[in-house]
Amino acid sequence: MAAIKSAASGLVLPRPVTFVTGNAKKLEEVRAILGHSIPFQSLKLDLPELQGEPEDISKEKARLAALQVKGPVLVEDTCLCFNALKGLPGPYIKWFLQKIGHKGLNNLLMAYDDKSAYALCVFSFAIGPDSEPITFSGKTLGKIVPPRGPNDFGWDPIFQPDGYEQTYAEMSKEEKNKISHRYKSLALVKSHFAEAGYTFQI
Ligand SMILES: Nc1ncnc2c1ncn2[C@H]1C[C@H](O)[C@@H](COP(=O)(O)OP(=O)(O)OP(=O)(O)O)O1
Ligand SMILES: [Mg+2]
Repeated sequence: MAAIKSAASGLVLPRPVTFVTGNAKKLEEVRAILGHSIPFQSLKLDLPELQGEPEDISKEKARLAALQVKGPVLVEDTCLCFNALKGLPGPYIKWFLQKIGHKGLNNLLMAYDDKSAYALCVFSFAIGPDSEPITFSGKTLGKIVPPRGPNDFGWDPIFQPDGYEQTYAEMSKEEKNKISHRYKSLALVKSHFAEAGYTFQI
């Protein structure tokens, strides 16, 4: 579906942006952070993921999503990077977490004094299947600690952001959503939408 140029400023998109993810918790955070700033709907789909650099993985997800949706899409890929391991597990954190859990992730760092890590979130937006996706990255620095707090979202219990005594899991959702890697990257998405002046035919 082709996007047309509006008389005002930006592109007119034929419908709301579809946020594609297989992860209900991610969707919950995106909803809480975006509010009504960008008209969007969601589609539950676990897209295949390329191996490689976080930005390329996220862009490729957006291309695949746009082909399926045939319209504007937003996707996100999250990495948890350990500095002692030169950024690994990074984009493979999902599989590491599934196989070795919080304890195993802590054990990976046992041989190192450096427990520092960063959470990286890369959103990609594509207007449609024929357009090049644009990426927006947000990073939150912190360290890996033995798990503390409720175990309801991924690696939240083992990530303690710098400047805080609490892990992501121990923080209230409101507080986490004010400082998280996802909040930072979505702030860039929001400013892109504001600058581009997209309007939606809804
Ligand atoms: N804010 C967060 N806090 C804790 N864990 C998280 C957070 N965001 C993502 N995770 C977890 C979920 C996954 O295990 C992993 C990220 O992998 P990723 O491929 O981005 O997500 P996913 O496969 O669950 O959803 P998607 O369908 O959007 O790819 O990190
Ligand atoms: Mg995934």
